[in-house]
Amino acid sequence: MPAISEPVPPDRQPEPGPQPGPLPPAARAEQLTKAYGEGDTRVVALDAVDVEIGRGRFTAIMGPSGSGKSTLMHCLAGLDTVSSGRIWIGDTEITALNEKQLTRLRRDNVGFVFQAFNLLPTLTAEENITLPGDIAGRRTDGDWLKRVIETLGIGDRLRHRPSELSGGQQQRVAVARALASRPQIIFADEPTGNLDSRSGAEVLGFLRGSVDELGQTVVMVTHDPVAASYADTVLFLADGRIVEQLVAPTADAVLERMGRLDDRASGTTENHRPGGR
Ligand SMILES: Nc1ncnc2c1ncn2[C@@H]1O[C@H](COP(=O)(O)OP(=O)(O)OP(=O)(O)O)[C@@H](O)[C@H]1O
Repeated sequence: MPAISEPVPPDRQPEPGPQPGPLPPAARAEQLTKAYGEGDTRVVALDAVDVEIGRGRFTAIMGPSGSGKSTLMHCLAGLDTVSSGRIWIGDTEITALNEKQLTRLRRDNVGFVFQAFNLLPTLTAEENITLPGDIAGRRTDGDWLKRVIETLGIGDRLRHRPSELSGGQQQRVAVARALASRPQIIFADEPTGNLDSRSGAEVLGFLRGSVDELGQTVVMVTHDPVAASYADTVLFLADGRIVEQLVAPTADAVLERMGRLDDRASGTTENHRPGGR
């Protein structure tokens, strides 16, 4: 099995040819609308969003509180239903799948690191990390797993149960679990939210490395401009719409954009007023 320093797998490389085109997106949404509630309590969390998530790229999603970041991530990951619109992961339209097909697709192709992602309390850290692969009947790539565990600094915690780990250590186990199966796409919701800045930088550096060295695709929701600066592209959401994209972001550029969006969000907008649209 290949280790992290080995070549990018052929299925993640552009087709050979004189002028290879861009890779097909790892995920995309067309006219994605998600509303919660009805009548006077209806809230439009996502408003006809069109988006493409670049394959083999690190994409950050930012925006003011309530702008729809988590909803967008949950819909793209097939964890939440949509009100209208279509979503694809790779070539598969997930909005056309039944629940069983969707569960299988998520299991085999998607990695998750969510802020409140629970580890199973009766299993050790190592068992938690390898559980998704065990359930799917996949053999875990030992070299890769070792590298993941070393980089995340949890090698001496593998036999501990979650209750014996700090919040930051639990978060690192969750990151290792998402990376263990080397899925088509990883969705991370504030993956460094519970980590001190040094551990956070290590995790972000590792996510960055998995994109650069393995062609992994990572989508991350974050409130932190420094975390977003590890990404290739930052998508900015406001009022349930993507209002801006920043390529090769610096923390300062992200901070400046966020300042503008926070100013804009400080007034109530039509889309988010209960009963609006
Ligand atoms: N289950 C739900 N029921 C009703 N409204 C919801 C639900 N989930 C989200 N919303 C609403 O949808 C909108 C978008 O929420 P979402 O959590 O996606 O925003 P966010 O940008 O991730 O916010 P934050 O940064 O505060 O986590 C908000 O107005 C929120 O109140």
